[in-house]
Amino acid sequence: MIRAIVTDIEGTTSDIRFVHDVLFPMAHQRMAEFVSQQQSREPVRSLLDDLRQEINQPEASADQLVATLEDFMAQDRKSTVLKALQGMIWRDGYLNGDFKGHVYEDVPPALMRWQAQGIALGVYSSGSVEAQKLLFGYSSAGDLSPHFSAWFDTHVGAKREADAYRTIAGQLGLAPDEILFLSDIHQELDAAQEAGWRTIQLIRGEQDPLSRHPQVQRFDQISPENMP
Ligand SMILES: CSCCC(=O)C(=O)COP(=O)(O)O
Ligand SMILES: [Mg+2]
Repeated sequence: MIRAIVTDIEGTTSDIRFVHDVLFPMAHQRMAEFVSQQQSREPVRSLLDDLRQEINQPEASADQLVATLEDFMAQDRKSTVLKALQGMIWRDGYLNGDFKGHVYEDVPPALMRWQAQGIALGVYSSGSVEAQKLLFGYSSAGDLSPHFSAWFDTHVGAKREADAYRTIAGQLGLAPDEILFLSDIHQELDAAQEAGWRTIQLIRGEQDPLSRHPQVQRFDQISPENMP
């Protein structure tokens, strides 16, 4: 029996184009100024120290760190420090009303239905927990954040590593086969399956012939109560 559904964001609840055409360019545009203004203030000061450790350059200047962050953004590297800084930068955009978090129209009714069935809902994204809460809190469908009771980012590990899903299951206090993971990326679903989770792949765009997971196009095609 499914007791929790954990969902990815980009390509699953939300259009990849929102992340790549709105969020990422804003972070790219503002990163240098943001780091320069915030480098001596917490939590940015500690994050920059974490980045120095990550790249093994304890003496790196703020300018060198910005160059590293630019490289990470160009590679779409899921660095925990980069993701935390991006989340802080996006905050302004959401609070100023510059954009709303994109959510496919089939998502909110499904979240409500599953919640009414007593299923706990969680998010697992490479985006920081702050960025996740902003996207759902300031979404195109209003504040969806109250539907979720658990939020996970790369602090639990990378999304293509089975150990991350074992950690999440431990934190949820559930057996792995009681948790359903929704994602558009079959390598993430492979990792969740390796940890014993149930999986469903969202195909919002192109087909994925290499996938061996059940596939749906929309959240309203998912019936956790009927999972075999
Ligand atoms: C929380 S919205 C921003 C998503 C993000 O930064 C990202 O890298 C996409 O990660 P996901 O794991 O949701 O594919
Ligand atoms: Mg995704």
